[in-house]
Amino acid sequence: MIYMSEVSKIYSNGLVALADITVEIASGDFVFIVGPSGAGKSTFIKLIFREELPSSGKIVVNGRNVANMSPGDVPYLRRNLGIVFQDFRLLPNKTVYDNVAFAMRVVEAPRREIQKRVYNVLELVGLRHKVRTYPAELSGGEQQRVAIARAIVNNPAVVIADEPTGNLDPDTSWEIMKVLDSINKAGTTVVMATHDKTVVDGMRKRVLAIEKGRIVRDQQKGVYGYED
Ligand SMILES: Nc1ncnc2c1ncn2[C@@H]1O[C@H](COP(=O)(O)OP(=O)(O)OP(=O)(O)O)[C@@H](O)[C@H]1O
Repeated sequence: MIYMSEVSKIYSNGLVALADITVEIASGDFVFIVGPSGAGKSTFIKLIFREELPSSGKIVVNGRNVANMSPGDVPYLRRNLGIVFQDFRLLPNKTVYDNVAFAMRVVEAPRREIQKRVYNVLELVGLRHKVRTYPAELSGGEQQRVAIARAIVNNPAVVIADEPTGNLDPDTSWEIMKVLDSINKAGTTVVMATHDKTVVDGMRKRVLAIEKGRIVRDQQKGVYGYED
C-alpha cells in the first residue's frame, strides 16, 4: 500500500528532515506517526501525497513510485488518497454539501452519483442534517468531520491525516477518532501524525516514532511514549 525504501529528505536550506527511512504500511493498517516537534512527521506525511519530493529513495503509494511520477500523474495519485489537516481547510463560501461534493465534481462524477455518495459520507460522519450549513456555522469538531467526509468521498484506499485533532478538545477528538476508526474498519488504510497522547494510548494501533528524521520505534498496539 505504502512502501518507503531508504528515503531521505533534505530541504533546500540543507536541513535533514528524514534520513534513511524504510517502512511498509500494509493495506488496512492504522498507523500513528509520533515524535517530538520537528522530528519529521509532517514531512513523512507530505512525501506520501507528493507535496514534497524525497531527496533520495523510493516511495511507492498504491503501486506507483511517487518519487519519479510525472507532475501530470499527481492528480491521479491524490484521487486515491484522502487528506485531512489540522486546520480543516474547508471552503468558507460553500455549504457542507458543496464542500464534500466539490471533491467528486473535480473528478467529473455523474451528478446523481455525487448526490448519493455525499449524503452517504455525511451520514457516516453524523452530519447529514447539516448539508445546507456553512463552515463558519459549525463547531471545530463538526468542521473536521466535514473535512473527513470530503477526504473519503471518492473512496480512497488511504486516508492520511496531519494532526487532525490538534485544534480540538478531548471529547471532540474522540468523535474524530471514532470516525477514523470506522473508516479503517471498513478497509481504508489510515496514517495519522499526532501529538495527542490520549488518543494514541487509547486506540492502541501501530505506532511509528520518528526522532531527528529516523524511525526509532515501530510498535504494534503501541503507545505514545512521550510525556507531553
Ligand atoms: N519547507 C521547509 N524548508 C526547510 N525546512 C523545513 C521545511 N519544512 C520543514 N522543515 C524542517 O524539517 C524538520 C522536520 O519538520 P516537520 O514539519 O516534518 O516536523 P514535525 O515532526 O511534523 O514537527 P511538528 O510536530 O512541530 O509539526 C524541522 O526541523 C523543520 O524545521
